Amino acid sequence: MSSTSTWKGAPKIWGPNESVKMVLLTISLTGVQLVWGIEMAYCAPYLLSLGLTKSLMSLVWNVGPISGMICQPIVGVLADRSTSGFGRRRPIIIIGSLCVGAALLILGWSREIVGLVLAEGEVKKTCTIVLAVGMIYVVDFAINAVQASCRALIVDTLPEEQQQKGSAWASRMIAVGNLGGYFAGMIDLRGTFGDSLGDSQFKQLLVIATLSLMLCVGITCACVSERVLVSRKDTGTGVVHMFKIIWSTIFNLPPNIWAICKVLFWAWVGWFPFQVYSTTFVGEVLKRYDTALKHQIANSDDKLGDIARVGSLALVLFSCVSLVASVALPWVIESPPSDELHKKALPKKGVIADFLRKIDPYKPELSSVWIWGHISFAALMFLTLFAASVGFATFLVAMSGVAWALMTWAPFSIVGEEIQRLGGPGRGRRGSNVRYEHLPMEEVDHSRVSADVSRISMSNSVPPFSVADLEAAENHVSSNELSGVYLGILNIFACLPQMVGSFISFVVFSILEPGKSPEFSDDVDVVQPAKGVNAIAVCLGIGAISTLAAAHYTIKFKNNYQVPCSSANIGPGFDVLGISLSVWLELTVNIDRNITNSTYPLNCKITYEGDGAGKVPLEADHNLITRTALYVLRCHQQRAFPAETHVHINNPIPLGRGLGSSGAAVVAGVMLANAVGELNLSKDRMMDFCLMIERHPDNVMAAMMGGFVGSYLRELNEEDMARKEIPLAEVLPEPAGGVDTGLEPPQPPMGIGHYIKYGWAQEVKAITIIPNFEVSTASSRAVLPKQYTAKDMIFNLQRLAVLTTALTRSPPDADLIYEAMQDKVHQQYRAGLIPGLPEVLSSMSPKTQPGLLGICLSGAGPTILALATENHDQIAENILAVFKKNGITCSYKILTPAHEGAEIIYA
Ligand SMILES: Nc1ncnc2c1ncn2[C@@H]1O[C@H](COP(=O)(O)OP(=O)(O)OP(=O)(O)O)[C@@H](O)[C@H]1O
Ligand SMILES: N[C@@H](CCO)C(=O)O
Repeated sequence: MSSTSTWKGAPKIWGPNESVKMVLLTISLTGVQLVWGIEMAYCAPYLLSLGLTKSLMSLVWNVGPISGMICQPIVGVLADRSTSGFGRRRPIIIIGSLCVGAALLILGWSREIVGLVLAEGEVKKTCTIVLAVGMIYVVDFAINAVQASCRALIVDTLPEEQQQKGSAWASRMIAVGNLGGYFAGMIDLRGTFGDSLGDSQFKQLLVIATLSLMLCVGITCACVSERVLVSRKDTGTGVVHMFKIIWSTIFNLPPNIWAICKVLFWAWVGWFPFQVYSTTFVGEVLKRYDTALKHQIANSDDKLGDIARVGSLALVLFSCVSLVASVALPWVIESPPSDELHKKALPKKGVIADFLRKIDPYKPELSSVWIWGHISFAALMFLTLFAASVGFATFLVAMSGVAWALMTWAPFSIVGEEIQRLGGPGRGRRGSNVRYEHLPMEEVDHSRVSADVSRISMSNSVPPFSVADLEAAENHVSSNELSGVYLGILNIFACLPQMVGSFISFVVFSILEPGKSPEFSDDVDVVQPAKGVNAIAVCLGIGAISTLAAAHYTIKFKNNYQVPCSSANIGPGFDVLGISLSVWLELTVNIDRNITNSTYPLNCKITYEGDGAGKVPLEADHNLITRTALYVLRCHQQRAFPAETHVHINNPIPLGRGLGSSGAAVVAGVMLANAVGELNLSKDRMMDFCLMIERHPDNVMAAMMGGFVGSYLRELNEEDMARKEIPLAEVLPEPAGGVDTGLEPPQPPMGIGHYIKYGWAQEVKAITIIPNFEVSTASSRAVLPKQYTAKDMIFNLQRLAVLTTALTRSPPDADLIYEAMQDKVHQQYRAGLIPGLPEVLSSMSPKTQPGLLGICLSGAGPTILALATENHDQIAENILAVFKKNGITCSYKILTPAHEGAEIIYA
């Protein structure tokens, strides 16, 4: 069994610019949605016309969710493991679409096909029904396979920072498909095409659905090329093995994907009644309460048709609203910090451009807006209980389109990003999978320069990864192999609740309207007022409660923050260079607003696990994280935490070892204040607060922004430097004035720190050798000289200039990097604090240690940072041996860059 999977090529999308590429990548979902829409809207009446009973119809209704639950994970696993030369997704998309097309045509012509072999009579009728139902099963299974693969293709093709945008485009394309389906149904097709596409409206609709699907998936498959899996890690075969994979993946889901599954489950229990009954609901309101319209319809020859049309209009409006929302929302929602292409795509001039620029600092994150999506949908569904006119009922249905746009966007975006992160090389729980190539730097977008000069260099610093355009972004390749099965499992959590929803509806209807079949009600006695409670509105209302549960779980996962550890200096870059690495400090924050009189000082309860447990203070005015948060809150006229705030800290970063534990704590503190104080600060502004506390920017900048970062710092004025509330220390000393410390602290100037993100050659990993003793940054800085010779400064500057680019080059030049990582500014002076340091540094070189690129003291020490492309364990063991000779025991970790920096996580 091979130990790793191997791949050939890189994903590519044809197209002149980013928007065209996104359309080409996601248009397949328009075709898929059109088929779903036409099937859902028109198959039921068709089957009833063939003579299928209403009770048997329920079996047909359930096939959609059942096939989704079964088919999508299986297709996901099969495709994930496929070594086809055409890629993992496209062969299934094409074969699946051909099956859908064939089944749709057989469905439409089932009477004629059966008629070829059977004469008129009961047997023919039964066989026709069996064939038609059978074809609906085929369509459902095959379209699920196509849908799953189209979704996975988006996840596989786009880098992490483009997932939000890709999913937004997918949401737009789905909305277009929805509208296309409704409009196709409204046009008199026979009047337009004659009988050339079939002798009934239904047949012609099926032909249109088939052709549209073929066209849409054809475009995507032709314009997107996938990278090819050559050989895979897991070589097991067979059906049992496949189910084992699904089973074990379900029970070992990454926490963030599991969190989304929970949200989806509750959200879909709420959306199911809407999907099935929204048109009927509008008709029901008409029959019950809308006297004026009811009397108009009473004189019509086609009462049932008129009621259906009123319901359909509501759904068309719903689709229009969802399309508008899916186009507009991405502009007013914060894009991932690393998605610099988004900034490039903003309009340059005009009212919209001005508006977007103004709201830029206040843009909410997608997950926050999704919470409001759940809540607004719940509110609309509760209001259905009070709907007494068709106009109001239509308004409620139509406005749900905004929440629907978020439902078809947010979960896929969040999961797509997570899958991409998980796929990073050598990753454990978290990480990006971006392959860093040396890419040309992007031009500064002067149109986005803010009025405040100090911010200019901040916002215009070279974008993360120097992504020049989407072609370059396409070089960021996921090495994750499980995207298909993850998305399949996600779909289980969208389908399972549909059955729960269907059962709830069954119970409600059995109690409130026994004996009726609401979805196919042919009670056209519209003049007779309907009695009793509106059962459909009750189902929608129950769904609303479930949607609130979805909001609760979305809020919950928004309350977790993670900040990576970092290694500063990287040899010659003293106080300048930093790289964030894959060990994360995590905060879980909960505010219990029921408690108004908290017994905890400053309303904050702190619990702690991990490195430093038992040692780190748990009082809000002593703990570095909460003291930092208090400083930020007090700058915003908030004296304490909201009552009562519970902050749980999980810190795996070793304290005082040179891995930026204090930098991570400061960043986490500022993020904490931003969240609990609802301050809406951008990352750039949060950085200003961090730099008021930790005055060397290398650790905090890397921890906040992620990746390999170079930074410089604007000097504070004399007055601010002297302020007691901001100790400007390496680590905050004991509070100067107890709980009142910093009651009116100085506001940080705008844009104190300026940074640039460099590339990082994909094959370079960081070996961190961590001695079992602490060296505080303060004491490690105390041994440094106050002045340096020009010779030593020039020595470092020369190497610094070479190192930042040398580390982006692939394959890395070990000789160049080794020499470029030498230093004369801090390491030699710190030798007295770290026994064995000179020997460790001088005994390791690429010549003696194959794979080693360079070695240095990490931050203020005592950890050693060794960069290497291979033999990581061996190099670590050799360094451990040198330390052991000097009486020091150490542990070691092999880490990779944490490119995203500080972020909210879903747990
Ligand atoms: N998660 C945390 N919660 C509370 N306090 C912390 C936390 N992490 C770090 N600290 C504080 O920061 C101190 C360590 O900071 P110090 O700057 O000396 O080392 P470091 O940040 O680990 O290393 P370096 O700055 O060299 O990378 C700890 O002793 C503790 O007081
Ligand atoms: N540049 C700082 C990093 C400390 O974390 C130093 O070396 O003192």
